[in-house]
Amino acid sequence: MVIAKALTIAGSDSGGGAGIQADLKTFQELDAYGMSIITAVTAQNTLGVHGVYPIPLNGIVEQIDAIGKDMGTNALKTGMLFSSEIIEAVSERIHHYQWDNVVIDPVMIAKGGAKLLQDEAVNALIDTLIPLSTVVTPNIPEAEIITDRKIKTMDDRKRAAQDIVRMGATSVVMKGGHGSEDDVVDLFFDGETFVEMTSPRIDTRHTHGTGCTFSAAITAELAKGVEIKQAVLTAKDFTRAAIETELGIGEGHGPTNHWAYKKRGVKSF
Ligand SMILES: Nc1ncnc2c1ncn2[C@@H]1O[C@H](COP(=O)(O)OP(=O)(O)O)[C@@H](O)[C@H]1O
Ligand SMILES: Cc1ncc(COP(=O)(O)OP(=O)(O)O)c(N)n1
Repeated sequence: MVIAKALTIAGSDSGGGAGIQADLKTFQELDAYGMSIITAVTAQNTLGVHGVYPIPLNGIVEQIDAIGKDMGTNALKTGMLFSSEIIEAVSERIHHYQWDNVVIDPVMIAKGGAKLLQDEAVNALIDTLIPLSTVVTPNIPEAEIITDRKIKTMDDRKRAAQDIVRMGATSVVMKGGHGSEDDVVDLFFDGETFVEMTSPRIDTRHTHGTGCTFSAAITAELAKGVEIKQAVLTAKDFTRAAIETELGIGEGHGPTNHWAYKKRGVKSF
């Protein structure tokens, strides 16, 4: 049996809806072998982020080397990286091990408003990590910060996606969850062609961790050898299934249902 190995380099969410926990659940459901490098621990639940505790840099590098020197990976994603020091060390190690299939989820602010990336770290993200990426998966507010553009229209989204490819990304998916239109449009751009991936907006407050789940699903598919556009379509389908089915956990923005995609049977998007 060929094992598809998938690695997440991200923060821990004690509530299990986002971060490392969402990533590993997604890898498992999509039949990839999950491995994790923890960059920070958050005290978090459905009501918000109550504390952020970055892991010392040498502890992060040791975790990466533990994987790099022995197990390797077929694909990886980054999530919460918190500081420019962490971004620079992670970028250097990805380069050192010549890992490809690199999914960069430029996590900046949790839905409740807590900062998961320091302001001064955006330049390090642009200079060191984006050039290593197979795909970058910003939501609209993150794309605005990365490109220093206001994004209102679909044309604005397209211009911002082009900017991110010019920064060195191979491709971009700009997620459309942050909006109020009847449909959610995730815009994929591979440097040549734009694809608008459209689905009905689900009316729910339980969308905690959707971005992490989406980027983890892309990573699992890339690890299995699926090409990038199909990996993104499957990730959208996986995330939509997870949002559609209420788990009813917690008093605030609850986690999505990572079991849903397999339970309902795989349906092509
Ligand atoms: N209410 C919703 N209905 C349907 N799909 C959604 C909804 N909210 C988010 N999504 C999907 O979840 C994925 C993650 O998007 P988004 O929530 O924008 O990311 P983030 O969590 O990084 O802000 C995308 O595929 C997006 O289309
Ligand atoms: C530890 C950790 N990492 C990332 C996030 C952000 O996750 P995201 O998928 O963008 O979902 P929301 O938090 O915005 O609902 C997080 N919260 N915690």
